Amino acid sequence: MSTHIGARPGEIAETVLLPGDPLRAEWAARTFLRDAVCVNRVRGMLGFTGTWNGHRVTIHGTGMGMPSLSIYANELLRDFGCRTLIRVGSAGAYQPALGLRDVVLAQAASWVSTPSTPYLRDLHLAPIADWGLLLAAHQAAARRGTPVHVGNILSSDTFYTERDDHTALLTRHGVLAVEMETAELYLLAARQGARALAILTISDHLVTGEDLPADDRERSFGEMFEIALAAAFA
Ligand SMILES: O=P(O)(O)O[C@H]1O[C@H](CO)[C@@H](O)[C@H]1O
Ligand SMILES: O=c1cc[nH]c(=O)[nH]1
Repeated sequence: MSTHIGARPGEIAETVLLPGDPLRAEWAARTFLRDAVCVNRVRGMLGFTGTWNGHRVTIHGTGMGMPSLSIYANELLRDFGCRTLIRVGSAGAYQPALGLRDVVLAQAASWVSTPSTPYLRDLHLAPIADWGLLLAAHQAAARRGTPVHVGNILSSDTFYTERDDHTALLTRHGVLAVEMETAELYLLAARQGARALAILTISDHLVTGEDLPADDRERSFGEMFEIALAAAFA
């Protein structure tokens, strides 16, 4: 057990898929894993361990935002020895070429601040995906015939921004989408010598204003889980 994860030693797999939403973790575990067992309920942050094609895998919620993700990723890396962390999340699109339900592989994650900022002081490290996972995810998507967008995203501390000028700036710099966890996940994985990748599904569009209802955000994102599982065990 760790401070925020009630699993016993050995109950968490080395490979963990990390949706922000704990109910998405439950849905994905029931949909994609065999013999899934709930291994964490502390604070309602559900985690499940089962197998996929014979491989042990855990699907665990992170909550919303980098401080929450940081708690779970730190404990998974330090206390449970996890080596591969793949975020499976929703994101808002900045580019006209992206549509609702499109899949994004986050090659890098820009940030204004992260929980690592105080440690890094004046260093602006580029949080990047593990190359092997990124390549494997791209290949898995190609095999499935799922088109993916690969590139830079923004990990924001805010869902509701007062900086309306940011959207135009980010669109102009080719940033694909915004979400709230990946930059810190990539920095923590780099610090601990682990592999990380974020696979995102577009739930709303910052330029056109389109969006998906909450129920869809919880349940209709199966493709990114299938790509994540295939990439993790490639
Ligand atoms: O769908 P999840 O994985 O929670 O990700 C996105 O959705 C939440 C905001 O609605 C933030 O956590 C953001 O990163
Ligand atoms: O953080 C997020 C996630 C989805 N959509 C957004 O606009 N922001």
